[in-house]
Amino acid sequence: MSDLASISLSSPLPEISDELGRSFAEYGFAIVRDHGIPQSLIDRAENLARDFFALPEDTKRAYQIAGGGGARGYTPFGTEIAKDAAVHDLKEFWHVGRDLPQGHPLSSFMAPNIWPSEVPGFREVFEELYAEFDKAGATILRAIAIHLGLTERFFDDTVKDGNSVMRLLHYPPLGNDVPEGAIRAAAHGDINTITLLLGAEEPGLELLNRQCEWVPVSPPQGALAVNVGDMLERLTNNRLRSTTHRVVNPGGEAARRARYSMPFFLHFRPDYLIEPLDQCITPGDDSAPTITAHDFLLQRLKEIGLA
Ligand SMILES: O=C(O)CCC(=O)C(=O)O
Ligand SMILES: [Fe+2]
Repeated sequence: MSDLASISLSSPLPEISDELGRSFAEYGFAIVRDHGIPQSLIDRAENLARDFFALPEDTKRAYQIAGGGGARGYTPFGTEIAKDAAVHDLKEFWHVGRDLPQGHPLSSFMAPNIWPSEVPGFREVFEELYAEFDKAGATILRAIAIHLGLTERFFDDTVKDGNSVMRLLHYPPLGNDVPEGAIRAAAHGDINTITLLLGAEEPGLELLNRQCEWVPVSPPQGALAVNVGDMLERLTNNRLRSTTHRVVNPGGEAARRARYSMPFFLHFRPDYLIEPLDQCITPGDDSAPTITAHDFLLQRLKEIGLA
């Protein structure tokens, strides 16, 4: 059991900020309802993800970018391995990133998107969903800023043109050939600032609480599970926690179902210097050294086999 906050994002932000902050300090997670992303768009996106992953393996692999670290396009089943895990995750995924205008000073950090020509409407729908995630994320960050005693708009510039990534995940039905110890997504912390996750109604997502117990995260239909990533944890000098989480293999009937989920990994801009906030430091604290968001990301991607 947990008392994860369940928050309506249509409430005035000063009214929800401390409840959100409390949940992030205790669990690193909160449920966010009324986030403004239209349910019809979510439904269309999920259907397109299903259409894409149903394509033949060879067709999908044509969208794997060699040497691209999986930052855009397709990453096949059996590629990603969580830090310190012994076996690969049971998932395949597609990444959509930010498309910056030509000549933008941050373009060198962000490869252009690619799109599967076999799935009509894919590009339009996922561009729209990316923009909606961006908007909802900015609102959640405003609530976090209020909670931390910063100006409400503190995070606006820190994430403007950041290399946020939307991941379309497919965990296939579990066959009889699951390698010993393999689960859908092994225990990990997210690298980025905050993550907004759609599709976690299908069971399996669990967080590790302070008592080292695995607790299910079960958002109601259409709600977001939102969690703090390592970058925000570092910026807040561990006041907000980047909590270890995983996706376990369901039993019974659910084992024969695929799981589709869509996390949006909201990132700082690559040149943002992550320096622990004064508001989160008490004299005598040993806080982490400063590092740019880009260098921090590279360090972590190497650890999970993606860079
Ligand atoms: O599929 C999920 O529910 C969570 C996925 C996740 O934690 C991740 O991709 O980082
Ligand atoms: Fe995650």
